[in-house]
Amino acid sequence: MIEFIDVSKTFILGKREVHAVKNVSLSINKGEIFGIIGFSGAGKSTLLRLVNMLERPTSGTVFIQDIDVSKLSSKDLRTRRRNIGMIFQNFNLFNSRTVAGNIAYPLKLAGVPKKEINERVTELLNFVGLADKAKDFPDQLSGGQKQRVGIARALATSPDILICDEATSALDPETTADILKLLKKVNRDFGITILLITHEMHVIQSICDKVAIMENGEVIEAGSVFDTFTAPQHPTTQRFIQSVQQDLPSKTILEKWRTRGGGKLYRIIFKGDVSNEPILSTVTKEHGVDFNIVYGSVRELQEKLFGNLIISFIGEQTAIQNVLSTLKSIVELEEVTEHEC
Ligand SMILES: Nc1ncnc2c1ncn2[C@@H]1O[C@H](COP(=O)(O)OP(=O)(O)OP(=O)(O)O)[C@@H](O)[C@H]1O
Repeated sequence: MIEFIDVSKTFILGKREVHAVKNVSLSINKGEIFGIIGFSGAGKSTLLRLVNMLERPTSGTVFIQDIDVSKLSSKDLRTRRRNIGMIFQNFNLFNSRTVAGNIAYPLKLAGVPKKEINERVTELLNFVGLADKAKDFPDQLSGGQKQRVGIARALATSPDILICDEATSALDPETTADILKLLKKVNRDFGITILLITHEMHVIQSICDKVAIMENGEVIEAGSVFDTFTAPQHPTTQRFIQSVQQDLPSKTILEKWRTRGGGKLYRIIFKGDVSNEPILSTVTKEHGVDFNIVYGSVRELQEKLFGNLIISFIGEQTAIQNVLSTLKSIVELEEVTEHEC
């Protein structure tokens, strides 16, 4: 659907070169919700501007639905852009137009007959849950309602791709959750491919299928949200993941457990179906070992379970070693090292 092949974008500022995007290769498949995350200045917005064709790459190629967009004429670019809806952090609504007027605007630009526009606007107002707000002006709406109008307007021309530029960053957590649910519905009901940029990992965790992490213009890690969350490779990815899942208790608690038990602590990671089974109790019982769960969580990611438990084992050393080697053959297990505390 969208493919970046070795794409770079360099801006020239006087004598200085700014390498906003560096050698990015990424494939975004039809129907996916793909998130791009990175700190400020990482190159996310530039990458989006390459997709909606507001920037051309300095080198490399951007394909959208198998078309090399750098080769399009200005007229073709305008037509292709209608196929891409966009929503923004600050909503970008026309304050002088009503809610219905905002949603109708792209259809008017496209020369759609008035009757069809009215039907489509009514349909979209119902879809985003704002049927009673058609005649209101944006100033009379809450942030969440404004973003619903933004979504309805972006969907007006029935695009195949929806780009979300920090679409929930200005909203409170509850409204963010509602808007993310609505985006998921847009994706599911209409099969629209969603490309979103954010600096918040919980947004990625909530709705994305795939994620790319950007730093200094480069994609430093990319893959399924499940794989990235359960086995982050790059230190920056690990920092983002830690912002949403605290997988270790405080140092004070860990130290207490260490000294109390006089022993070692282990982290066990369960992935997928394995989390449904009583592995821990079965294996420890078999070897006459007891255990304490010091800390832990089991969460759902992309309809799969992911468990992360910190355990201390109590029993004979040889029995504990047997438990550890049996568990290692079934789940991921590692010692929680001193420096983590
Ligand atoms: N038009 C431009 N001219 C010059 N430099 C630019 C331009 N657009 C972006 N940059 C620079 O490119 C780099 C990447 O910027 P970009 O806006 O893509 O990052 P970002 O990850 O979206 O950041 P933020 O989250 O703060 O919006 C930055 O150093 C920025 O200053």
